[in-house]
Amino acid sequence: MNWDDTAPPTDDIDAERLVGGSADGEDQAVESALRPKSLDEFVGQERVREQLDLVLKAALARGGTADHVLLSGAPGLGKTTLSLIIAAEMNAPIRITSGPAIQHAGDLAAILSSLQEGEVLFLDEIHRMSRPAEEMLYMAMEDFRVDVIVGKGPGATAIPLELPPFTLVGATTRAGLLPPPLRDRFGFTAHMEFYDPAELERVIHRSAQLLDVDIDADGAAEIAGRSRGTPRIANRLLRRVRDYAQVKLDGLITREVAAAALKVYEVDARGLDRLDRAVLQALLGLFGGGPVGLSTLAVAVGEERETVEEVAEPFLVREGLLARTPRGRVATPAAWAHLGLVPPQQAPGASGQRGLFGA
Ligand SMILES: Nc1ncnc2c1ncn2[C@@H]1O[C@H](COP(=O)(O)OP(=O)(O)OP(=O)(O)O)[C@@H](O)[C@H]1O
Repeated sequence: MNWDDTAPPTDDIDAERLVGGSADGEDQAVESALRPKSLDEFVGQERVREQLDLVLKAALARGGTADHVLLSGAPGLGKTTLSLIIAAEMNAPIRITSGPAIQHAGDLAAILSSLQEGEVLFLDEIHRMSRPAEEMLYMAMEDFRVDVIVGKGPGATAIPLELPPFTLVGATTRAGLLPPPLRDRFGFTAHMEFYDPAELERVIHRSAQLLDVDIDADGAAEIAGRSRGTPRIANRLLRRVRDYAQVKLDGLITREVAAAALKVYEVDARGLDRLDRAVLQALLGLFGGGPVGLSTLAVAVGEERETVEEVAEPFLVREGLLARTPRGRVATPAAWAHLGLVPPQQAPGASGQRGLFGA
């Protein structure tokens, strides 16, 4: 059996997790109700908001369309929300599509040619567009024109098609994968950072109000601390805690209620879930803190290599719990502390013994 053939896409696994950044079905259903509708309502990302505010206000004052905008950052940080806000602030309609939906240049030509003047085109996962579509986009962004190729082979002719001015908002989780000619055609590029706990508390209070949920300041802080810097996760944890409070208690979410509810869902005080903890437990319990190779670690937790590498590790690395070194994965002292374990001491004078953190 080919190991890799059986691996489910890591995006799917991420969306199934309570602390995954990607949107699951329920998120998609409730997210539009929770989205801030203006830059003023958008929590955090101060620098991006301030710069974007200038770009949009200047375009409005000129009576033109705004420059193309590229938003990069991890899933769930608010890229789609910002694109809707850009359209709202510009009083412009918005068309939403994604890179994987545009596999042929013709798909893109059809969308571009039906845009209205000033319309915002939101292209999610722009790094996953096909190459011919990408090349068509270069000209569309720069000259508001595309060449539609009619026919095949030596008889093929390019028919130029004028486009109305529009604003492209591209979103990507992998800015590094964008070819430079595409990146350079954006007039404004914003990198979205993870949110700090105070900002997430504001997101949670705002969402609680919209969902008509009673929560106190400590309850919001408890959820914020477990939300991995991501508003989508904060909103999702809030909904799960709300369910618990409704079923088991009188409804008010306090710190104790939030902690008890998230214990049921196996999201710990730092936002790690079962998969994250399994990786750490294997690393510490079976391999003395490492270094250990990724494949070995994956077998030890009964997961695919890709799942450990792409789903669990980024957060563990970001939290300073795990380090990727040339010799393999290594637990940091914080990992031992988080699991309440004491790192084994290197035996005095034991030459040749592997150092725990020295790789
Ligand atoms: N700054 C913010 N203030 C308040 N809520 C936010 C903010 N950013 C995101 N959210 C909320 O988080 C959820 C996810 O946001 P959004 O869909 O915009 O993320 P995204 O970056 O586009 O994710 P993906 O990369 O998966 O498409 C939405 O419900 C939105 O309301």
